[in-house]
Amino acid sequence: MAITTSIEQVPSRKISLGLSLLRHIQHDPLGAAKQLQQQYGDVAKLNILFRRIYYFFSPEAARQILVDHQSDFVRESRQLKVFASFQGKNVLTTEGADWDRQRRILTPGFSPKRVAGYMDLMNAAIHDSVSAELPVEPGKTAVVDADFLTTRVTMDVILRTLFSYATTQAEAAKVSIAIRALSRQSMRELFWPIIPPKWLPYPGRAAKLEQLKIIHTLIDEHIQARTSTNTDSKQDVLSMLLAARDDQPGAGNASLSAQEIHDNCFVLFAAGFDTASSAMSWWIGLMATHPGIVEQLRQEITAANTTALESIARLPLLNATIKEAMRLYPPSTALFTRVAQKDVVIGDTPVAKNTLVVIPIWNLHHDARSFAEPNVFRPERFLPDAPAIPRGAYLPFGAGPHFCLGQHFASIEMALIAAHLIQHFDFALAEGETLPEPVVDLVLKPKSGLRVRVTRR
Ligand code: HEM
Repeated sequence: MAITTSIEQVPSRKISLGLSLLRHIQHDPLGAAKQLQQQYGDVAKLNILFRRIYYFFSPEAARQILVDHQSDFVRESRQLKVFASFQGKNVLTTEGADWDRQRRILTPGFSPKRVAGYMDLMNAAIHDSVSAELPVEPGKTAVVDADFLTTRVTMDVILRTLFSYATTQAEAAKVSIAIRALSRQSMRELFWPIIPPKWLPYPGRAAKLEQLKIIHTLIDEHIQARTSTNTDSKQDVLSMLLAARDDQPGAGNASLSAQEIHDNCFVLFAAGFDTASSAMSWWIGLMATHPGIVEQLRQEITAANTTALESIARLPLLNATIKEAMRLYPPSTALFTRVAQKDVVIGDTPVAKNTLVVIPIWNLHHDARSFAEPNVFRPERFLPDAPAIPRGAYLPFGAGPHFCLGQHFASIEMALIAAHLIQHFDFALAEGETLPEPVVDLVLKPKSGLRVRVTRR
């Protein structure tokens, strides 16, 4: 049953269990959030299965929750437990002192300076995977699914930067299928009434164990190969993880444990490739439908007259197109929640302890109060001399202490992919295609696939 009926007929606080609403949120989070905003304005107060859930739709509120009141909110423990049952205890699945320590040790490894050191690995992966998937002879055309292409490229990038390892098409496909199947299973488990113990037979368990084995084996093999030799001269993320130390006074220069290194490799896979793949698929779709911008990008690259990756990755219009693509199609839209640790007031709304608050990134990014003509692709919004964007209105990488650890990594990676594609290919949507509707499949995906005609220049 559609949510419209249930929430229009009965004020939200009187909904008995809110099960139809829960189902709507589970199956169509974007549609549900849109409807809640239309109906309730800036704050929607819901009661689902006796749980208080507040949606905050204004940028000021998002900012207050994530930044100003950061110590009054934590990530939901149930969500962390479900993710931990897949990934172990890493920077994404822990809270408190454990998270603090891991985040502190990992952060320097993802600084802009350190990420610049991964650029050559990224670039090699981009060249190899694009050449393997797209025509290499000038004038030749291929019709490809954008998601298939970007999955291959971003999987290559993450494997190359993590382990200095050049994967094959078959392996990239196997690993990405496993990660996505695990992501979907974790989404399902989030909505189950209990977190099933390991021994209990439950729907999807056998497939989950099989897919987990694929990822664990891959990670173990690379860590073992690296640690079995005494010399590690690599410039990759694994090298960084093995060398990272806690330099906080009193921490004794401690490293991550072997298990933590494994579990953090897992999250870098899980958080790192599908998000960037989603962003680049939508970017390709937007380039295919905005040939004038493609021309401007080519002029920008030509005018820069450089092959230095660091300069290319910083080109303003190139970056603006990627930022605007992530505004229109934010990859991480679902599950952006926090739980109040104590009674707190957000704006003028009292939020009682234990309330689950939702920050609906999609709605924030499409709010006409922050972005004029919010559904129109306008990269100039993100050029250096554009008017400032309201704080809290643009959150593709989150904000506050949990903001995306891989933000610089992803930004550089996406700029290099975009520059490579723009320089070597012309894009158009495949015949009869329009830009598809987005759908949340953990990250934001094109609902009906996005087929593009790509011609080598
Ligand atoms: C376009 C690409 C990406 C997007 C849109 C994205 C988005 C996000 C968002 C919104 C969060 C915050 C979640 C929250 O506050 O609850 C996050 C966290 C995180 N991201 Fe990303 N991400 C991207 C790429 C990456 C990459 C490439 C990596 C690693 C190589 C990465 C690693 C992480 C990790 C480890 C966290 C957890 C941080 C913490 O809780 O301390 N992400 N990401």
